[in-house]
Amino acid sequence: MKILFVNEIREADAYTILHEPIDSIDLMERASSAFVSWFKENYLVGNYKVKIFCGLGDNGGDGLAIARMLHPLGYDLEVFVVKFSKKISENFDQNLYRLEKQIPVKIIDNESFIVNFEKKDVIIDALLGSGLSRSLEGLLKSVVEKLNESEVPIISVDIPSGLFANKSNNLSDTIIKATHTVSFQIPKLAFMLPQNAEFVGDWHIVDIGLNEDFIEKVTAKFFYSTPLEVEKLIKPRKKFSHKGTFGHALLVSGSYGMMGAAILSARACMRSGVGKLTVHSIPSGLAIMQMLLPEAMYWETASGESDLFISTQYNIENIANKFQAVGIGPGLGVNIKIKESIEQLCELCAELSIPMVIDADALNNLSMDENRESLSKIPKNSILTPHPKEFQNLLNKSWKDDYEKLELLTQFAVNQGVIVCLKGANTAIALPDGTIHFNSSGNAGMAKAGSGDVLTGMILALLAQGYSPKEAAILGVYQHGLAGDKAAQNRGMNNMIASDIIENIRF
Ligand SMILES: NC(=O)C1=CN([C@@H]2O[C@H](COP(=O)(O)OP(=O)(O)OC[C@H]3O[C@@H](n4cnc5c(N)ncnc54)[C@H](O)[C@@H]3O)[C@@H](O)[C@H]2O)[C@@H](O)CC1
Ligand SMILES: [K+]
Repeated sequence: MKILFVNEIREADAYTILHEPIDSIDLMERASSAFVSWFKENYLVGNYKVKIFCGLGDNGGDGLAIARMLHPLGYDLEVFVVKFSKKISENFDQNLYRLEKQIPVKIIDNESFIVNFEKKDVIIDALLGSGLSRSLEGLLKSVVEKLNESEVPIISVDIPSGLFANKSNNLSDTIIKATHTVSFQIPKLAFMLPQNAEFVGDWHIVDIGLNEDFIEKVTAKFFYSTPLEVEKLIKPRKKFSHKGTFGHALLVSGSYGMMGAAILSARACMRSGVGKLTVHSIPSGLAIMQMLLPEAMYWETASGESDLFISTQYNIENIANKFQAVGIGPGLGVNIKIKESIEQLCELCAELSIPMVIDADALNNLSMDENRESLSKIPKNSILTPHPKEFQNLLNKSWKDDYEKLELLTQFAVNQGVIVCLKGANTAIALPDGTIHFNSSGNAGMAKAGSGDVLTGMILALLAQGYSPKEAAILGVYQHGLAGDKAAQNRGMNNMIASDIIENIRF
């Protein structure tokens, strides 16, 4: 699903009005009715008193139309119009006329207004939508502050009032803190970013029938991977297949005291459809791996290297025609000799065109040099799976906000020619073509040690089965999140551990 910028959404709106054709006021009617469908399912009539706060533009117009539609359903309603300017939109004006025939509207035109909130209240925020042009001040700011202090649920229409849809707010800005945001057809970039989580709350998309041909033609930079889109990527297992059909994966992982990372990664790999898996790790890890995961084969690093992961055993003979994909990183440790092993494997994979997924300590090792020259060893189209701190390490710099983070992410993926899955809520998958795909699954219960190792194993399995790096990244990240969601359902977010994610992998 495409994430469009405000000007593109406006164009989609205008195109729909012209080509469907439909009057602007009727499109607003459709949007408001879509909101009402969501609202009446989630806030049942009789249980709530609804207070609707409307601005003077089309977002306010939506609020008035919503009030008119909720009234005959039996909702206990109060409608407030905040007169923060002399300018009103035509659609607002018409909807005010239509509503006032049914119920009276209260005007708020100065900052000394008082609204008393009760436990049963729910607020609908229709003050400002995508038309926001500057930070809130004066009357609007004071209304939003009072709504945020009310301690009752706030449902924002299209976007929380005061939040920019596709650029950063100032830290000091006053913005509605919504419980839910019900947005029209196209998700906004702001919803994807951690810095806006406290304003957006849970967000939902409702369809308002904007012209699909127009949306299809827009060249988007940002995408939101919906379950339906991602599930289409799954390749069915053919009847006459054998383990060779599904590839042989090599996982380079683990060190003394960190064999758990290798086990989690290996088990997740085997649970994600791979034909065969070889784990390459330290001699003292052999017994552990063979006992805990008998399905995997083990390739020891040369003995005498003590407990550090150091391998100088990579050559064409033992890699070419043997492995269809290589995963490297979880639990390796950081050390100049480990770095050299990683570089050697990277160079060999680049030469043999073997797809790679590179994670955790492999990334830390490759970030070791002051000038980051090891990064040039990473084969093109490799998948890198850093968490934010590891990504800062790769860049050797930080970012001032999430928008700058996205810019740096795109630049890195394009310049290095790699795929970067920047982990977090709505993991951002940056492709070498300059696009970013946000993931739609997952939960905060996954923010625990071992979750990342599981992801590496899953992506490795997909690469070995012949999924393209783009497919493996998008599908792997999604299925990882989905398994995490199922684990959270079964065990609870606080209580689930990375092994529970593995137990819930199913696709
Ligand atoms: N584009 C679409 O697809 C549709 C949009 N609709 C609604 O229309 C909204 C956009 O409406 P508008 O473009 O009228 O914009 P808004 O209703 O968001 O804002 C109204 C006007 O307020 C002024 N304003 C902006 N920031 C301000 C500030 N900080 N202080 C004071 N005044 C400020 C601007 O002049 C702006 O045009 C959407 O969010 C959505 O709710 C829906 O009705 C139907 C479909
Ligand atoms: K709003």
